[in-house]
Amino acid sequence: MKARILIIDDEKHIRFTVKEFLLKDGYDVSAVENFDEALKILNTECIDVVLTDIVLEGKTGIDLLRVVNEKHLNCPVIVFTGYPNLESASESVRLGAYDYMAKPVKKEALLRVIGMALRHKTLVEEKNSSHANLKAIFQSVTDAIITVDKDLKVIELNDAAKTICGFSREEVMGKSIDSIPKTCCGHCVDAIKKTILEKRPLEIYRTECMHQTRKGQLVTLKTFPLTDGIDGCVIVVKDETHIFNLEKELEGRQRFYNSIGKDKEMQAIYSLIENLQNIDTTVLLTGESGTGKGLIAEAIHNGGVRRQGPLIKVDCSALTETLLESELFGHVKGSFTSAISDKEGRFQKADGGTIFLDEIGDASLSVQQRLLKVIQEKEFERVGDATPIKVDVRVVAATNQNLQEEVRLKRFRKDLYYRLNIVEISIPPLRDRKADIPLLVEHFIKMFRKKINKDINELSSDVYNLFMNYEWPGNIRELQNAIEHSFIVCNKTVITVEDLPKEFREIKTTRSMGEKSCGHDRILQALEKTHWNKASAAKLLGISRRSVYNKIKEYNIRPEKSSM
Ligand SMILES: Nc1ncnc2c1ncn2[C@@H]1O[C@H](COP(=O)(O)OP(=O)(O)OP(=O)(O)O)[C@@H](O)[C@H]1O
Repeated sequence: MKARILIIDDEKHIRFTVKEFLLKDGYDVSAVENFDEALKILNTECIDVVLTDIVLEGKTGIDLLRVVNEKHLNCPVIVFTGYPNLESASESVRLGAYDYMAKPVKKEALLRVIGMALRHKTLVEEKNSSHANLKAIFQSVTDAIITVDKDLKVIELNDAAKTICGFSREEVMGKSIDSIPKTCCGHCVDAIKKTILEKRPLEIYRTECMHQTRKGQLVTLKTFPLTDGIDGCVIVVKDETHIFNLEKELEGRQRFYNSIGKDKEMQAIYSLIENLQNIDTTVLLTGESGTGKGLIAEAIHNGGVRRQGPLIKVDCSALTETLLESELFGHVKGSFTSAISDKEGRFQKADGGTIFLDEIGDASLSVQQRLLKVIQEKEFERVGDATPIKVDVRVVAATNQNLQEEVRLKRFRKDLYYRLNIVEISIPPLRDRKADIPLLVEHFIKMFRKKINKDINELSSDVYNLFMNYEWPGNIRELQNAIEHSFIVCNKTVITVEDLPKEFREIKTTRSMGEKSCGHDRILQALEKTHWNKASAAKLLGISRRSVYNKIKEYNIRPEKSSM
């Protein structure tokens, strides 16, 4: 595109001559005779260079220069005059004229100056655009960036400084960073001073700001000395609070409500329970006896929207069919021999809350039918009464039986199984999460220290080894019982093997626990019996598939060694 030149001169022949040779040189030229016409063009068009005479009708070229400045037009102004003098020359220079030329202006000289003015204009545009880019980057960075000079005076800061450090541009620009009232521990100011003094970069990893309004804010500070042009320092403050919290979360929660454990599978269970927080769905808890299904049921209730309502537990294995029906749904007086008065059932008691049906696999088919009705229709009848009672209850059921197998054997209703199994939470046995043993031990030691009031602090390393090698068929309940037993027996501060229940002591004196419970021979036997099908061997041994793989590796068992 051709460069646009505006000529302002009241002498017609100069306008004509200059315009002609500029047109010939390839410029796009407008030539006007006074200030007002020039202003009109500057207001409406993009002009690249202005050539103006000083003396204009009623105004001057200097006035035009002022307008260009006021409007922040990036357009170099070349002033020429037939009456050159010091006053107009110095005023032109002061106002930023690109050049000041005396008439008569030589063609070559003018073309050279215009060429230089255009290059200057391009450079200014490039500088402005990279400055705008840098400013946009500076402001968009989410780390606080603050620049100070060697006297600690703030010379630049971005918007993130307000979020992280709490002070705005207006409050601190031009002030010494040391004089700003402190709302934090001031580690950053110390780092800046040190950087300026020692002229070397510094990094402070994750320090707590102790900020009055940003509790727990953790930041990483990086400083760089400024030595090129301005002496001083730039500091970058990165808020790592969120990352730190996420890292901590990833490391795993060691406790979820009353359930202790940081195992990966337990973490997944905790997350699932959190996802169920606002969903009123039925949950089926599966897992061996003693794995903590009761605690998980409590966590589901306490972590959900019904936490203000009651949590009612019913052990379906503890009562006969009639008693269980009456316990769950209530009865009216005389409905069976021992029904001497009306009784409110557990479902009614659980209204607005959660009912936990433990050992659901032991409920009779008749109870199962009633359960299906209350889950589906949210109403039930008391034993001996046909009046339906409405209830709003969330059902959490648990079993250590294989319900699918029970369904296959027609001992458990398929429809009820699917109704209960909308969300299944399978709790791993303790042998598959042995890394949780130290945490659980610590928890139970604390618990029994309080309950039994003995100053016992730890387990001996022998006991630890034993616990880590044991297969824990009774899971966490067995571990809890073993520690409780030891607390009663132990009269020292450390529990040793002699304090453990008899079963453990016997194992210790014969072979190592691992060998006894699932040793080389047993694993090999199971593998041979199942033709090396690891899943079937695991089932046979009552351990997980992962444990079978671990044992094969541990005992270096190979198919060729066996009689396959
Ligand atoms: N993760 C755990 N953290 C702390 N204590 C636990 C944990 N899991 C289980 N326990 C404790 O172990 C005992 C047995 O737990 P719980 O009754 O919840 O197991 P369960 O799987 O429901 O057993 P069952 O199937 O025999 O009813 C309880 O005393 C419980 O407090």
